[in-house]
Amino acid sequence: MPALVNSNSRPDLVPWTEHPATEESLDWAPLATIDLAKFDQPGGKQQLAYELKDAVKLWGFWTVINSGVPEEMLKRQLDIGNTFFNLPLAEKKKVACDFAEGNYFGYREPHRFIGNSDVKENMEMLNLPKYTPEYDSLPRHDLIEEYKDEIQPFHRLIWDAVVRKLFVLFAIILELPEDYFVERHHYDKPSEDHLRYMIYHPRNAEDDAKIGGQWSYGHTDLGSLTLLFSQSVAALQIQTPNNEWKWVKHVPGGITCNAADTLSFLTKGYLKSTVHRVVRPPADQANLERLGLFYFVRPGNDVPMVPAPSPVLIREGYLSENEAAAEEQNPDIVKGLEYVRARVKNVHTRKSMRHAQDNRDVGEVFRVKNLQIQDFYA
Ligand SMILES: O=C(O)CCC(=O)C(=O)O
Ligand SMILES: [Fe+2]
Repeated sequence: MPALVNSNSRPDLVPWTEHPATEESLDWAPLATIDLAKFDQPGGKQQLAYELKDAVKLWGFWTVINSGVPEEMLKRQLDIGNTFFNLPLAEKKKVACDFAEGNYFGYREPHRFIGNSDVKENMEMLNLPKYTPEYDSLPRHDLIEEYKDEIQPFHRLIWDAVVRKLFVLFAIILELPEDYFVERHHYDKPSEDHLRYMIYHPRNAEDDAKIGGQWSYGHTDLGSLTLLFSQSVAALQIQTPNNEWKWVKHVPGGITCNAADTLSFLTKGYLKSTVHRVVRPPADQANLERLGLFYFVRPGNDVPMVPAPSPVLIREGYLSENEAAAEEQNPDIVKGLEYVRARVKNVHTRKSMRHAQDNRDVGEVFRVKNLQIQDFYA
């Protein structure tokens, strides 16, 4: 549907309509619910940290409710995302991810084949950097500029209302100063954080069968924290502590959150970066467009990937006192930007998208200096 021009001379939005939730009863993951309305109440942070502890240690995924992000703002963001994906391809490609540099800002076109099949990726995305002076001069699409007055405050609000609070809770859990993780991920400091609009286009059953119904292979997220504004089309699955796949259930108005790799590095694996994947939705949703809105938190560009000196990590045997000091001294320590760029480059400069049925790379370990990680699961 073409976008119309209104009196402000910016295009009208192509409204996004939320689909009904699936009627199927799937094997849902029992995720903890973190009610952020309690955060500023007396004793609230401590209570929430207590409730979050097992979730981040064992499951790596949880759901935030009462985030303080107004519903109307959220709806507008989905409309902006929908409008963007309706633009002609040439327009979308005007600001594209520069994967040769490991740079994830911009538009990613779904042009790769999956494994050695003749089936193409079905997902497009647009990643928008923070609205801070370091990123002022980066190119942005006309549509994004035209709706800057709505995107900019939303971008910032997610960090202030949700990201900051979760980092405080992690610090309380690990008995660190409350600003320990906040400082290392601050909105006002340079980092590869981005707001993402992402759409999966339905695929016919025959093509999906060729790739085992797997829309994205098992992976852990490479940054520190991922926020996914809960969406009604079921497709996301996580690997449970018993290595079973379970579906993530839609929580209207909620945010599905997960800890990711760099946060796991900073805590020696205490905060769990859980493997997850995206699969063909259940039959009653298999023909629907699946539009998602995310915020990906990356570590600050200059943050060294060394474990936090947490008494909990030492007490529970994740870290020895000597080890913490030794890593600080290591001249080869990777910093946030270097790590993130190397990971993005490794994943996205491959000719075809990796896939479980194309077994070659499963279990492959990716290394950057002192860090190593498995970045592809079946
Ligand atoms: O689409 C989803 O639900 C999850 C996507 C995802 O895992 C990712 O982009 O890293
Ligand atoms: Fe992911």
